[in-house]
Amino acid sequence: MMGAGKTTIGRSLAKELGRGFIDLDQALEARCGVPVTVIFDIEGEAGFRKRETQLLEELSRQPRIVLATGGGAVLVDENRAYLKERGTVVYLRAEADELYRRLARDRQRPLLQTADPRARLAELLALRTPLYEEVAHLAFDTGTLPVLQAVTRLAAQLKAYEEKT
Ligand SMILES: Nc1ncnc2c1ncn2[C@@H]1O[C@H](COP(=O)(O)OP(=O)(O)OP(=O)(O)O)[C@@H](O)[C@H]1O
Ligand SMILES: O=C(O)C1=C[C@@H](O)[C@@H](O)[C@H](O)C1
Ligand SMILES: [Mg+2]
Repeated sequence: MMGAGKTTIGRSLAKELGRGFIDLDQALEARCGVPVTVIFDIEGEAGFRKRETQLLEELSRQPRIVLATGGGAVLVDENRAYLKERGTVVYLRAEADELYRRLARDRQRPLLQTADPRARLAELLALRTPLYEEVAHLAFDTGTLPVLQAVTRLAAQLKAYEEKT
């Protein structure tokens, strides 16, 4: 979900694991030459989702990377299939109030540019939770831990999971 820490934890996790890091939103911005907010303004959410799926299909083929998706990538069936088949998917869990605290001053999330972003976050989280749970191989609570501790713990859980499978 937006604000769960995919970009922040993902980048640090990649370092810890000695893997490359790709952030899908940032890769899309680099490819299009404009921020995500501008893609939403010009093409709407539907246009953004099409571009997101095309790039996810391409980038999820890369071996030995940590890939941070955008929070809404799970909405598209095709995306969930790419993620589930091509990698180990981690669902970074956080409560709606915590997500709001992290994002309250952020203007980079077009879906939260509403009169009541707190309610919008809670609504999106409720709609998406079943999809996050469906696609994930592992769920990880980000609630109280500082980022570096979260990364150490998550790296250990991933290692245990990958050894088991
Ligand atoms: N575990 C954490 N504890 C506290 N703050 C965090 C944590 N993870 C991320 N943050 C903060 O929350 C904000 C959003 O984090 P981040 O950009 O990594 O979220 P994201 O999951 O990538 O969101 P999006 O789906 O919109 O790309 C940042 O300011 C980041 O520093
Ligand atoms: O949760 C979402 O739908 C989004 C999250 C961001 O990562 C961006 O991909 C975009 O702002 C949409
Ligand atoms: Mg991100």
